[in-house]
Amino acid sequence: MNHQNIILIGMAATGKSTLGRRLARRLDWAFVDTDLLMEAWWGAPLQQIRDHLGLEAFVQAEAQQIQRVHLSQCVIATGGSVVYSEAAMAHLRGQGHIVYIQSSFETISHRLTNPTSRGLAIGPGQTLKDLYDERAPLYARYAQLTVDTDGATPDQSCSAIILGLSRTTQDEP
Ligand SMILES: Nc1ncnc2c1ncn2[C@@H]1O[C@H](COP(=O)(O)OP(=O)(O)O)[C@@H](O)[C@H]1O
Ligand SMILES: O=C(O)C1=C[C@@H](OP(=O)(O)O)[C@@H](O)[C@H](O)C1
Ligand SMILES: [Mg+2]
Repeated sequence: MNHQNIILIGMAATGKSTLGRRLARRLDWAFVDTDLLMEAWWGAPLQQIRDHLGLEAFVQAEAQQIQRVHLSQCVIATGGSVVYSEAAMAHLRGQGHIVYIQSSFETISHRLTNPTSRGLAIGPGQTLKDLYDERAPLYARYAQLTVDTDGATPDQSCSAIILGLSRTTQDEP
């Protein structure tokens, strides 16, 4: 593979952090989770940052955090709300290959056991399904590769990312 970084995007609980860590181990690359960078920058858990800033400023702060990232040979797991910022996504595109970690709404709602404490960038009155429907086209727009994790183990999903990327990079001019 001849790319600088592998960048995972997708809804909360699709498995970006879980897969990112495993994939990095398999490739012997470093792993960076931009949610942890946010927590380190602000010195607080994500939910506290989200509550303190409010929705709009939280999304802006996340976009700024992303644009501070200049890395090589890393697997980068992003937060689910990064796709709201075109500037952040353009920056990430310049940093490597963007992989959309996709799951059905049913899988996500089953996995998301703590929706009120993980700092979700969800607006007042919005449901998880609203968020899913609003974001699905955004993730698809920025994805260079999409990997569906429904019915797969994390190891199978990692293999699908590696195989998919090797095909994608072969097709590049
Ligand atoms: N194929 C799979 N890929 C990734 N995660 C999976 C898979 N199957 C089950 N999971 C579980 O789903 C959860 C995903 O959480 P997490 O990695 O924090 O997601 P995200 O970073 O996208 O919010 C974990 O508990 C993980 O064990
Ligand atoms: O989807 C979201 O609105 C968010 C998901 C979180 O990350 P995960 O996608 O890793 O859960 C985190 O970035 C943030 O608090 C907002
Ligand atoms: Mg995560």
